Amino acid sequence: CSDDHTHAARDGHDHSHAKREFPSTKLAPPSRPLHWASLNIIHTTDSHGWLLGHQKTSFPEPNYSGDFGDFASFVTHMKEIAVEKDVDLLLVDSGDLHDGTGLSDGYPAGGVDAHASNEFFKQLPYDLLAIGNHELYIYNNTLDMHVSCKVLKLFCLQALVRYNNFAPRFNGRYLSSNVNITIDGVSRPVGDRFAKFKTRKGREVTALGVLYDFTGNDKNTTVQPVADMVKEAWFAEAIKDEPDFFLLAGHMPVSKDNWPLVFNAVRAVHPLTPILILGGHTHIRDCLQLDGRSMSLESGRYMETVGWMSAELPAPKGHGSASSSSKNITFTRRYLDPNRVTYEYHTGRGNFSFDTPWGRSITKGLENLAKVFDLSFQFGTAPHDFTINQAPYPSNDSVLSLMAEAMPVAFSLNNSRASLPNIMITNSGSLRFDIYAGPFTKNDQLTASPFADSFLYIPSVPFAAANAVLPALNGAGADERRRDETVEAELWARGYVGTRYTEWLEEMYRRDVEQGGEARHAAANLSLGYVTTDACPGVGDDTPHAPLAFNNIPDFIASDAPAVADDTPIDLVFVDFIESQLIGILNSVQKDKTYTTADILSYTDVLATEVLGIYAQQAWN
Ligand SMILES: Nc1ccn([C@@H]2O[C@H](COP(=O)(O)O)[C@@H](O)[C@H]2O)c(=O)n1
Repeated sequence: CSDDHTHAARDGHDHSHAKREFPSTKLAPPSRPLHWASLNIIHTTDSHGWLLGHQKTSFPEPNYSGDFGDFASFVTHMKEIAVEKDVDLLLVDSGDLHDGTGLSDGYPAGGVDAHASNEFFKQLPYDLLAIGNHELYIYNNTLDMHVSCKVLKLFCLQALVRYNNFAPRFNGRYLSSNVNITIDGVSRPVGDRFAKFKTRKGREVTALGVLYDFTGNDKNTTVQPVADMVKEAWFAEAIKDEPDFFLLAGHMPVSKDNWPLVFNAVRAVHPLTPILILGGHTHIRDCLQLDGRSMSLESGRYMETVGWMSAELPAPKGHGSASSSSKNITFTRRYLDPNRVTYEYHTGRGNFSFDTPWGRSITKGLENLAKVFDLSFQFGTAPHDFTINQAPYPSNDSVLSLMAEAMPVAFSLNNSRASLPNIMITNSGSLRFDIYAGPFTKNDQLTASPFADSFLYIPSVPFAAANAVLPALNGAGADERRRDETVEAELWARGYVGTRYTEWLEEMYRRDVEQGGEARHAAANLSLGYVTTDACPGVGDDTPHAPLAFNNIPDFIASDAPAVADDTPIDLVFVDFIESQLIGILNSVQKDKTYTTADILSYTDVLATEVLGIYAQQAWN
């Protein structure tokens, strides 16, 4: 029933779901069926707590409206199809489960970030998972992901009750090849370093879970540089025997990063063994092939993409295969929009036959969690959409401008310093999602600004110096040059990854404009969404779209500067996440004083997560 495939509403059997039966918006179905091969992979990455799907009705949001219950039903049906076709199907995740929505970050005081939302992740039959940098910003979050009783022994009982929850569920398949946690003075992998297992069809797999060279991790966690990891004895031992294929999952972008180090280390020992790489971190859809017997796939962010990879691998060793073949392997990849229309199309199901009891129970559980966390609490009504990249900055429609306006309002509450002149600076990367017109809820607040960062200040900074900090941070000095490469590399290592994502958005928009976009979209009836060009052959995006408008944004933003003389002492207020860069920059824009951390004080108890809500209560009611 074709109509059954073009609406994302549910069948309505369970009326308690009615509120969530969004969107009534019509969604275009995928352009063509997936290509199945002897080995197939469903890939998620950078989900950041987006397990209830995207709930707004303006495009592109409906494209991503499937929730994790829908995804669970999809996985169940796809596993059944794999059995019918008698092929392998693996489910892989590349990390960053924390920081992003009310489900992950809206927990009550005393809780652990993403602990509750990860309970749902644990219900999915993942074959392999890798740790992300967002699992490492806060020690307790890392601990919450930690390793099994096999390793912990004495700590185990306490850990089982309090923390020991994530890695053990996946029984050796939650990998942190180069990431350790220190407990009671002992440093040990957060998950496991590597895994060896057999697929349903008997293929032998050697798997790794690698994190890029991240340096913003909390104390008592360590990230070993990838270049050092590949020199480790355990690494050599792990890759020594030839499997049917290597499965390299990791929170590391497939382009312009260190996958070649891992790939080359494996290739040095196994010149022909298939290598399948599932990356993440830059939030983009991307694919490349490091050689003809390998493919690397990255599957976006925020459950806006479910990745698909297929590889026509020979039969498992010992089944008469020619595993030493040097011919290129036939690979395909596809970027799926996670919604019920997509899921039903690829599983051959309709609204009446798609939901599994298990999928429904996950949806119900997520909705209950949203209630427990009071995520629909309304701070006010957003008068119009505020976007990160669709609107210019500064402008009335920019989330960044909104934050710059909201900080002074939110921080003036019960603050004796509020009457003194100030400049307030934050990183634009802390703003993670657009705000849509209509009710502005606790969930919307946390999707827009999910990091519980605090605000600090340095008192009595001469205005001229304080006012020079923002342009210097943004690298737009007198000569208009970008920041030098050292600063850029440091920012990248600390997790400033926004540039790659915005470059990707910019490129798809620019390409489209060059091709005379608008008329084409109208003729093809395209809705807004991602338009991917990558380095792999064949069709990438599962559903064709027209790209969103794009505007460049700075890496750092600030409240309006006060109208005071250059030598007026003012408060230089800034988010704690940028403390080290800010001090460095402040010392570079003036030489009268060398500022140190001793000059820094706490400015307010209001956290970055709370700013927009406080503002909305005052300005949008
Ligand atoms: N406490 C924090 C932690 C991170 N950020 C921002 O997140 C960005 C990294 O996130 P990815 O999902 O891309 O790994 C980083 O650019 C920071 O801007 C933050 O603001 N506060």
